[in-house]
Amino acid sequence: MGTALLYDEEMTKYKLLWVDPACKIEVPERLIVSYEALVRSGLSDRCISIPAREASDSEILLVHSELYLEAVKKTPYMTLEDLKEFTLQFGDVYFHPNIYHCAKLASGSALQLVDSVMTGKVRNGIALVRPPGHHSMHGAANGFCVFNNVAIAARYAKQKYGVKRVLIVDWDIHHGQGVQYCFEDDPSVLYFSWHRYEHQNFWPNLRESDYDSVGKESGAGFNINVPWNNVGMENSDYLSVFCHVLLPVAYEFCPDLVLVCAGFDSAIGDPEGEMCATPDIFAHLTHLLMNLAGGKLCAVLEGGYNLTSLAQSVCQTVQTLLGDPLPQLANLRGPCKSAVESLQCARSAHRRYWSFLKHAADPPMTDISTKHIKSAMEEEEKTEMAEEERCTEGKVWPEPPERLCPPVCSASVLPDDVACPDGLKRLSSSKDLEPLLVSKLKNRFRTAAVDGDRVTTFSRLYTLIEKLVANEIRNGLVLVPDVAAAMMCVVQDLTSDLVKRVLVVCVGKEKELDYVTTDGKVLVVQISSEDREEQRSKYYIPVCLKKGCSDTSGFIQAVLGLLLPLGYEYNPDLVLLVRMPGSGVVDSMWQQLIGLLQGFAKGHTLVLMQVNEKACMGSTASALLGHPAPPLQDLQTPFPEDGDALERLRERLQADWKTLQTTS
Ligand SMILES: NCCCNCCCCCC(O)(O)C(F)(F)F
Ligand SMILES: [Zn+2]
Repeated sequence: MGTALLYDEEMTKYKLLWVDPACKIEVPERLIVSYEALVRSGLSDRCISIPAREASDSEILLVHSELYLEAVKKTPYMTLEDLKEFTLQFGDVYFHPNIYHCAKLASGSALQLVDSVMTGKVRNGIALVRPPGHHSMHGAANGFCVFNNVAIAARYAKQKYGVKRVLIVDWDIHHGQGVQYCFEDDPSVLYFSWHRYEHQNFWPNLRESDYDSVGKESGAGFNINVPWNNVGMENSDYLSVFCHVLLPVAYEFCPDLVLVCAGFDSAIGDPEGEMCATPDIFAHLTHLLMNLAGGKLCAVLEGGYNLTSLAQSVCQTVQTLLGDPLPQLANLRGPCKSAVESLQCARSAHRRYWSFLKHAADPPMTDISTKHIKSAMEEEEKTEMAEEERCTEGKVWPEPPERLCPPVCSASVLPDDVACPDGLKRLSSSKDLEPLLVSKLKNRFRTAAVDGDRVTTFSRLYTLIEKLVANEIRNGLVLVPDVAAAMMCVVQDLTSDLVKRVLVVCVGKEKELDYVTTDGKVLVVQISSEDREEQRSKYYIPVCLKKGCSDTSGFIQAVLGLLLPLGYEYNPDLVLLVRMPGSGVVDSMWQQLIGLLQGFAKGHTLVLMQVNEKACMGSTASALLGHPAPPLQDLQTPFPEDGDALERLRERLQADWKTLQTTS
């Protein structure tokens, strides 16, 4: 299934008609450069174009009052003076004779996107719209927003498709207070937002944007705010909040639909956000949400005012929605102190509502809750400072790297008598070894008579890894007689030649995994029921689940809170996923794991399985081909000792691995 793209140039046909410094950044070019970048890169042709439509009155009234709608309806007939007058009753927003029409198109586009996804016409999609929506409220326009596009889409999805749980992720750099107000007492809509806050000194300067606004009444726990109290947040900070706050809750919530308030003013170069995260981060943020809700994801444009980073960020998002390989994120160095404080506060505020956050630490000693608003004078001075002054350092950043699709997505190397799963390209495993390779084997194994099995295994692996490294294939599946031996073979013999860093994810317990590198060429993360408290080295990390890999709750927690951060920090060139026989891992969890691991090494994942486990080759192939993993149904409360052990492990490791840090 494809990716929907909604865009209508009519939404570029309104602009600011008078002088207002607060609104001058919201210009039609925002939409034009975004769409043109998609056209120029060839991405728009790969999407399924869905026409915009006007939202109807009844759809708008799902969120807004009749009084407000009737008032906005009058704006097309207003004189310039009337428009100015009308605008004065709202904050940081402007009206225009054509903005009502565009606002209906923006909301209608979001609804078209929901229809396309919910009817299975497409898997996911993005709507490039203006005016944006997440600040507008029941009876008021605000912050460039007229109708709350995403809030209307959430209500619409519930009403028309009986969607039970909607996750709204708001990565715009401003707090979508309009969305928060709409759903704060509603447990069927989980709203997550991070936003520049600076202890309430940043617009919209609301006390209720802080981390302690967790929702009300039956909605308690279903509103998550992560305030950024400093500017300059980087990729590491964003990923830490996803891994340690959003994703554990999102997986426990288990949504039927994911809506994204896709604002790109959280990217580097934006005059509003003043953050330093690069456009390719949105490739990963999108990817990390794509295995929720069976892949049903609708992104709706909100903010984004640096036309260069906006266009790049939109392209990065669309490329991931299309299933292209992810860019490798370089030198992630863990969250900054302020980010750790914020995520620790958010986690502790929510630990009573979410069992996946149950073991979160207490809030930091330094009370970062809202400081007294600085004197109005001080605040005035700050905003008085010319906009240009504050961002003259003229941030520069590298063009996001090309994300080329290898000619073959998934290859397999199987015993001749095993049928190849649909979609996988079988590599001939019986090709006789080139003489060169045989001699390599001989001196490598330093035994005269190299035993057949080992040679076969080695040659199969070597063939596949060569192609992965050459980007001729994206990922691969290998069935071998002895999976432990094959893993040793890769770890000991193949690593130095072909790849610099291999992340080995070992699922299930094995006999003699006694090979551990200390030079960092291999990082082994083993998830099993094996209780190995002793820590061999920074590069061998055993995660013990009391009930073993069949405990999906414990497993997903270990993946989100430990494996993902480690993987991002280690930044491997190859991921080796080893499924030990009898691991007991649940199929949907296995597919989720394969899906999430695609975020590393440009998707170069090599799955190693034992021949006698060939029954799960089908679901493995499906995940390797990029099909969304099935949702993890009815997750039990994780075992306390597992949750505790994971926290202890993280605390012990965070000295070596900064991205594991969740406490300041
Ligand atoms: N320096 C000028 C002050 C601007 N203050 C208002 C900012 C509004 C942000 C709107 C947005 O970006 O959140 C949306 F997504 F809605 F468009
Ligand atoms: Zn914004």
